[in-house]
This record gives sequence, structure tokens and C-alpha cells, in this order.
Amino acid sequence: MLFHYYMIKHINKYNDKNVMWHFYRINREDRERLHQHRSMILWFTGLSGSGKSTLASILEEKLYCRGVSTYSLDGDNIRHGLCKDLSFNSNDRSENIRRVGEVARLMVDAGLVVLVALISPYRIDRQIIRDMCIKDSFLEIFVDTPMLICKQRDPKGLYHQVDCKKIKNFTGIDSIYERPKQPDIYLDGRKTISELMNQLLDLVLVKIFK
Ligand SMILES: Nc1ncnc2c1ncn2[C@@H]1O[C@H](COP(=O)(O)OS(=O)(=O)O)[C@@H](OP(=O)(O)O)[C@H]1O
Ligand SMILES: Nc1ncnc2c1ncn2[C@@H]1O[C@H](COP(=O)(O)OP(=O)(O)O)[C@@H](O)[C@H]1O
Repeated sequence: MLFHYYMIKHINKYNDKNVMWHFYRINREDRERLHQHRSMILWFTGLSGSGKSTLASILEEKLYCRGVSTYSLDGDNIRHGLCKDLSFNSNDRSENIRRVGEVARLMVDAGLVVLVALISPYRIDRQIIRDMCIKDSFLEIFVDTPMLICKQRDPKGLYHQVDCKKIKNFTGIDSIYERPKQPDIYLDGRKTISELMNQLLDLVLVKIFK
């Protein structure tokens, strides 16, 4: 009860609209018990073409087959709806990450393992999401693929368009990508997909079923 009162005071201190937080009877821990695994964000970051979506999608399938309740939030897809008003300038990229981070946090509260695949180029934006999550419920997964390889893959022809000067502000070319200094999981994007999956799956399963 005291904790409840403290939380209301604490939250209201930061609320400028006189809106009070309402605590519900069922919380994240209850939902985690129901799902029989921990809920968390698996945040894939890396250049365009580094392999974020591919790895997130295969990982999600493997988790699903093991009975894990998942959802994926992919930059390309989210920019068709929730973030379709946003461009690729730095403010809009930060807003994109903020929105996706908030949605992912709600999904974690709902008891899910949320796979996020966003370039998320700025360290500060990724740190803000980490800070708003409870301990151990945010894993930053850095897909470190050299630009040259990303350019060779170029599955959507975007790097080609950059070369033709048809796209500006492209990450890693004329828009900055800040490499994670201490990612929770480091993936060397030069390895094969199956090598990376072997590395990734074991690490993630340990966290989810801890
Ligand atoms: N200028 C520019 N820079 C980078 N990427 C671009 C750009 N324009 C379009 N695209 C396509 O948008 C996808 C990246 O969207 P994100 O929401 O992940 O970007 S960000 O996190 O807001 O930086 C990215 O998807 P991925 O290739 O899957 O990373 C591209 O397909
Ligand atoms: N480790 C890898 N080795 C070889 N090809 C890969 C690897 N990871 C991804 N790819 C391929 O590279 C391309 C870009 O991958 P994608 O997952 O779309 O990257 P991102 O989501 O980071 O833009 C796809 O055609 C995918 O099949």
C-alpha cells in the first residue's frame, strides 16, 4: 500500500497534465507467469542490409516453435503505419525510435518477447529505451556488418539509389551510425546466417527462461 502511494506521488511529480497513473490488478509478473517465460525487448541495431530483419525473423520463428509469445517490430513495416509521417532526418529518426520503444515497452508489459529491428543509429536513443526498461529486460543486439558487404547485398537497391544521388541522408553514407560500445550481444555480420543463429538462440533462450 505504501509502495502504491509512493509510486503515485513519484509519477505525478513528473506529470504536467494532472493525469494520475492507475494501477491494475494484473501486472507484468502475472503475465510472465501465464506465458511461462520472461518478457523482454530484443533490439537489433545495424546498418541497412546488415541482416537485422533476417535474423530477427528467423529467431522469432525459433522462439515461437519453443512456445514463446513474441511480436516483431520492423523499421520498414512500422514506417508504413505508426511512423509513416516520419522522414530520415535526425529528429524524425529519434522520434521513430521513441515511438517504437514505447510500443515495445507496452508489449513487454503484456508479457511478450518483442523483437525490434531498427537501424536506430544514435547511441542516446538506444540508451533512453534501455533506461526506461527494467533491469535485464532490454538486450541490445549489434549486427556488425561492414558497409562494403551491405552495399554488395543491397536487396532493395537502396545503396544503388544513393550512388545515383536519388536518396540523401542514408545511414553510414551521409548520415551517421553510432556503433554500440557495449552491446549485450555482438554479431559479426560476415558470418553465415546459421552461424549467427546458433550464437544468438542460445544466448537469448538463457535470458528468456532464466
Ligand atoms: N535515408 C535512409 N537511411 C536509412 N534507411 C532508409 C533510408 N531511406 C529509406 N530507408 C529504408 O528504411 C529502413 C530503415 O528504417 P528505420 O526505421 O529502421 O530507420 S531509423 O532507425 O529511423 O534510422 C531501411 O531498412 P533496413 O534496410 O531494413 O535497415 C531502408 O529500407
Ligand atoms: N549473415 C548473412 N550472410 C549473408 N547474407 C545475409 C546475412 N544476413 C542477411 N543476409 C541477406 O542480406 C540481405 C539484407 O538483410 P536484411 O535482414 O534485410 O538486413 P536489414 O534488415 O539489416 O536491412 C538479405 O538479402 C538477407 O538475406
